[in-house]
Amino acid sequence: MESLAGRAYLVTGGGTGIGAATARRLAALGASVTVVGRRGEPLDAVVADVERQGGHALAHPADVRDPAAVEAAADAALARFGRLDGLVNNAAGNFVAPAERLSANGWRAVVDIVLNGTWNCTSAVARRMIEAGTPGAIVSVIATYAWTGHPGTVHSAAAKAGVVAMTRTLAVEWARYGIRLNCVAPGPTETEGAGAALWADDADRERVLASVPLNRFASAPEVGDLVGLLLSDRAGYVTGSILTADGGQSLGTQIYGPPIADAAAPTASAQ
Ligand SMILES: CCCCC/C=C/C(=O)SCCNC(=O)CCNC(=O)[C@H](O)C(C)(C)COP(=O)(O)OP(=O)(O)OC[C@H]1O[C@@H](n2cnc3c(N)ncnc32)[C@H](O)[C@@H]1OP(=O)(O)O
Ligand SMILES: NC(=O)C1=CN([C@@H]2O[C@H](COP(=O)(O)OP(=O)(O)OC[C@H]3O[C@@H](n4cnc5c(N)ncnc54)[C@H](OP(=O)(O)O)[C@@H]3O)[C@@H](O)[C@H]2O)C=CC1
Repeated sequence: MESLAGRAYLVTGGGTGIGAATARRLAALGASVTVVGRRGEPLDAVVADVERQGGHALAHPADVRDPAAVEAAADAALARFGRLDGLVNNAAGNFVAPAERLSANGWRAVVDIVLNGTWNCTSAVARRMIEAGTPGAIVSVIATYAWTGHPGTVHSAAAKAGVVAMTRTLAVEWARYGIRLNCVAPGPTETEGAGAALWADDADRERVLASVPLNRFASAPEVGDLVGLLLSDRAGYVTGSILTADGGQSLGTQIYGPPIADAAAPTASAQ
């Protein structure tokens, strides 16, 4: 199993869903974690949880859209743990809206969080790592619609595609500093945020499920495991890559096989 003992990471959106599961996973692997998000309460709950397990964590409320707030979060992480070995860009905003009815402000809100927020955090953390001469890794949580597209979420799809381009560009540019950058692209994952934003009723849930060949949602901890793997030295030769964990969803619909949501089909388990 990979170890992150003695390392320190910043995790955005670390108070809920995939971010909270990732923070717990990194702490379980021995890392210190600074969790960032707008609301203090969920961050405090994750810190309490990590500390109960004997780990080290810090809550730092900040909006990733605000470069000064992000700089302060990176400074707080360094001051508390004495080092920064990387970052998980997980914070996101999303909602379903037909593109022709999406307001300028709605576009801006999502693109600012997902693309500009990712840049603000990547830049703040990487500059400190470069200055300290610390190699490390950055993982951004994206979505497969960064390359497939996805009607109804043009803001998020465009922003996640920008994160992929940022990742690939910086993977080459910062390789000389020993900084690796990769993405994880989860498929539909059972979280409160995504449930509220994307599959609020049973019919939508069923439609999403029917699009996944493995016929289940991902769990937040199994996505967190993959983030931990990409941060670890086991992935030391992996950079500029996307690790897709979507139950086969992005491979598209089949024409000749049985329906994916066939009631007789066994449901794949999470293990
Ligand atoms: C199929 C599987 C693949 C799934 C891949 C990806 C999944 C995810 O990304 S899940 C993550 C879901 N989590 C969240 O979205 C949590 C955080 N969300 C938010 O903070 C809000 O939803 C936010 C994105 C809207 C941002 O909040 P805030 O900055 O406070 O923005 P406002 O509430 O002021 O709204 C700004 C702007 O956006 C318009 N808007 C908001 N919701 C909707 C909506 N449902 N439909 C249409 N428009 C919406 C809002 O009206 C504002 O615009 P104006 O009215 O023009 O000012
Ligand atoms: N769940 C899914 O099906 C999928 C999710 N993803 C991606 O996984 C990641 C996590 O999503 P998920 O866990 O499902 O959803 P959540 O809604 O639980 O996570 C989003 C997190 O981002 C934080 N956040 C939102 N806006 C900001 C901001 N401006 N500044 C700082 N933090 C912010 C939220 O905290 P707060 O509101 O307190 O700021 C929250 O903790 C996202 O990048 C998402 O796009 C990708 C594919 C599928």
